Amino acid sequence: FIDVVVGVTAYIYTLFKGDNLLPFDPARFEKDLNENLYGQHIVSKVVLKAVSSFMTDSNPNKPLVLSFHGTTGVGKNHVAKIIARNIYEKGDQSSHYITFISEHHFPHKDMVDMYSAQLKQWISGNVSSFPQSMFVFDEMDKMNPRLVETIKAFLDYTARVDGVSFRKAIFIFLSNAGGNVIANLALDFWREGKEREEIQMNSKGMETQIFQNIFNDKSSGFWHSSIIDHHLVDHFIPFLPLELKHVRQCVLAEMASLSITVDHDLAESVVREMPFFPPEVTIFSVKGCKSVRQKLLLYIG
Ligand SMILES: Nc1ncnc2c1ncn2[C@@H]1O[C@H](COP(=O)(O)OP(=O)(O)OP(=O)(O)O)[C@@H](O)[C@H]1O
Repeated sequence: FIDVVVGVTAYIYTLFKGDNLLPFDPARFEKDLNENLYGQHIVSKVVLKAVSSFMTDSNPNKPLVLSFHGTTGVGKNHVAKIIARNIYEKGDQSSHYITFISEHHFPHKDMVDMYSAQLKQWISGNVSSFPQSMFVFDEMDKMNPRLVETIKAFLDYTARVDGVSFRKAIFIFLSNAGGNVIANLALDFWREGKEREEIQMNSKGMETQIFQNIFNDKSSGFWHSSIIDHHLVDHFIPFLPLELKHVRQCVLAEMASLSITVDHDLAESVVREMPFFPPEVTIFSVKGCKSVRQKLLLYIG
């Protein structure tokens, strides 16, 4: 009954608030990624292809399931929002774009049964009223294995739970798992004098390395689950560590979004405040573009 109430409420909300799908335009999506995502050529390519083919398929056989991996501040949440603004009229403000953060939404181990029931109801209710709902699970590696199993029920090819079909839904998992493997690989390429753009999904067995790294992490709930065994994730997507020039682009983008006149000297000062690694050569940003906005605000405040 609660599912129906959630469903009907969401449907009425959609009708009145104009919270609907945008007509999907692969060219617009590509342009958005090219202009607003810095230094992530693998991500751009895989996400563009995966989301475009899914959104233009009138009858997908399973939900789209993507798993984003990388160290902090390299654009995982940012890409989820870019996807949302190309799918929904209201972008990441849409009621169909639903984010869960493990340690925020499911903090207590002894309440896992209740969380599991709520999560199930929440996903079913939303998808039954709006099949193209998008669910983003942040800190997926910190998720309780029981909750991962709950999510798993929705990802399968059978794609029907309690009479609701989930084939048009999108699930995105975000985690830092595998981030160090990816960062070390980028560092190896740099040390060998190779171009960043030469790094590909299969470079030095990257996908396998990420996979092993997250699979061997005994503390990670996600990777003990059968999501991996059942091949329910369509793509594991590596986010590379960002270089100084990418952080500079982030600062300039923040200036534009704050409507500040572009000031390259100021941008340089902000970039130089950020920590880089390895310490002797300062090539990659430790925190990606995270807290760039706050640093900029300190300068102009
Ligand atoms: N590759 C990028 N291109 C453009 N902007 C970026 C990129 N990476 C990060 N940013 C900017 O930095 C902010 C923080 O990044 P984001 O929240 O996406 O990081 P994250 O990878 O999800 O980090 P965490 O693992 O800590 O959650 C974004 O809102 C965006 O403005």
